[in-house]
Amino acid sequence: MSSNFTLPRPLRRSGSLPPSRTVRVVVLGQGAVGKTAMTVRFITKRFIGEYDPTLETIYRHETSISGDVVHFEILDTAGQEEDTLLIEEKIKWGDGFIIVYSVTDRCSFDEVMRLCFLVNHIHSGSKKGNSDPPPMVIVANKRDLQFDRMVSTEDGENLSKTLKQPFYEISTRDSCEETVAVFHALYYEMMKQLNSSPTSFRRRAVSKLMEKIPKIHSNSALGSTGRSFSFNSFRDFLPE
Ligand SMILES: Nc1nc2c(ncn2[C@@H]2O[C@H](COP(=O)(O)OP(=O)(O)OP(=O)(O)O)[C@@H](O)[C@H]2O)c(=O)[nH]1
Repeated sequence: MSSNFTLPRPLRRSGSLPPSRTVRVVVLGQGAVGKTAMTVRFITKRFIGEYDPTLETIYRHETSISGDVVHFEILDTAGQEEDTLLIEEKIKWGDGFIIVYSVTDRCSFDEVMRLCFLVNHIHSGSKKGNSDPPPMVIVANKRDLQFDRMVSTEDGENLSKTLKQPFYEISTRDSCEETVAVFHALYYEMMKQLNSSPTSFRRRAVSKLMEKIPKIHSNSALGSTGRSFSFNSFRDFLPE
């Protein structure tokens, strides 16, 4: 997030200019690591304390980043996904990826490597002439639960060095700013890649599977502090 970051041209959808920049983000990770809590924190600033295993949802949220109008489409995946073909479809849909583990859950940490390879593998097979791995950020969540910690910060940093991906250790519960920083960092990663490889964001047509996933729109007003939501809980959203 350097201050001399150059803003690229808007993302292109198969050659035609969209009215503004739309980025598709897929949030991946094992169950209960905080994927939904992070996503909802980002778009509503609120923290969800309860746990309800996710039914997959695409959250649409418009915000401003460094003067850019950015339309986020965020797919909050279900951590219990078993079907490889389904997960492949979702990974193909994404422009960028947030891979989350919980510092209190060693298995979720071990899963990061597999998910990272899966994303790289699927995207390297679907893009011609572009060998860059897709933009990705690794997130260690639940830093506030120090007494239950099973994964050290050093372990996370070493993994991120091995995978050559940016790393953030955060507490979605304690810090909205840290959560927002993750999504912004991913956006900057996307823009960096777009500058160096303009063809990397050519998208395929949306598959039938992706069309079936419920969509939720936030009502944020651009340029506001992000507190303009008219609902009290993310459950007040009704899927389309
Ligand atoms: N203490 C603490 N709890 C958190 C944090 N982030 C999420 N949680 C809690 O962890 C639980 C699981 O969070 P979810 O966001 O539902 O997890 P998920 O990864 O979406 O889970 P699946 O839907 O099963 O994939 C919830 O009770 C959250 O309140 C955090 O930073 N700190």
